[in-house]
Amino acid sequence: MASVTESLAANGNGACAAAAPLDALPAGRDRPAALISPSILSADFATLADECKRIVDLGADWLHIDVMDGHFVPNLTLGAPVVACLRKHSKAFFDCHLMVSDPAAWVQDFAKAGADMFTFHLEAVADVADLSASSAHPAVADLAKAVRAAGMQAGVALKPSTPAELVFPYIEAGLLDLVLVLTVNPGFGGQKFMEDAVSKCAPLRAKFPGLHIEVDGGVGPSTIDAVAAAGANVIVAGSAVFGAERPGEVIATLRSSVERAAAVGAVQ
Ligand SMILES: O=C(CO)[C@@H](O)[C@H](O)COP(=O)(O)O
Ligand SMILES: [Co+2]
Repeated sequence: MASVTESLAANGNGACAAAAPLDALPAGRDRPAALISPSILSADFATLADECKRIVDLGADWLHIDVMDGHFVPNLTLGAPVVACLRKHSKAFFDCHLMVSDPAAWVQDFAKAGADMFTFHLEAVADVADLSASSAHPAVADLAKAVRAAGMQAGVALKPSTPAELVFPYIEAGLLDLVLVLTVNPGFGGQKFMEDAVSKCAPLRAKFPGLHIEVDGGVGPSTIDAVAAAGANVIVAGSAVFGAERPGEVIATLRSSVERAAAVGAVQ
């Protein structure tokens, strides 16, 4: 297989590179390439740099880094200093998922630390009751712009209970590179996949063919086909990858399911 650097270059997703414009995808492809982003939350934190290298060598495209502040979610993980340390040991694409109450406060620190994707929760920036499918909330739009201005790609994450339509205005305005659809309530690895939540990928894929749609939570060989059929192309898997006897085989299984669904063009 291609080296990570080659894969990232081929996918237009090298460190701090701007995402391909949504209208500039190669003809004949209706969605971006499959990208497998193992969550290092399930890795051995005592040997994190080695774990990152091992999983990239086994075929991971991105590394998913779950940042939890003990406030937005009832768990505490790691912050920008750890990302900066990992950056010294890895050229991989750092896909940072900020489960924090005040994501705007961390933009500069994560940019300096070497984060590539900065995905913040819509629910952390505005009250969901104040959001609409037809107009952008200034705080969300401003944060997405600040993330890009800091040199990172911008993503928005949705809890299982948050409707997909609330993110449409920011995609339509060209402010987002990725939407993360959570299929567990945020806070912990190893939870059960919520099948109902994955259905929100279909309207996103139908309306935005070139968007990175990431699914996160309870994804593994037994749930990937539903995720792929719904139209996701970026797959997060923590316990299924790091807990496996042969993580490389799990990564390959996840990728082939997404590629099969993309070839069929199915969105369910
Ligand atoms: O963001 C989260 C949970 O809040 C995820 O990234 C999980 O860490 C994924 O772990 P698994 O469900 O795949 O074990
Ligand atoms: Co995550």
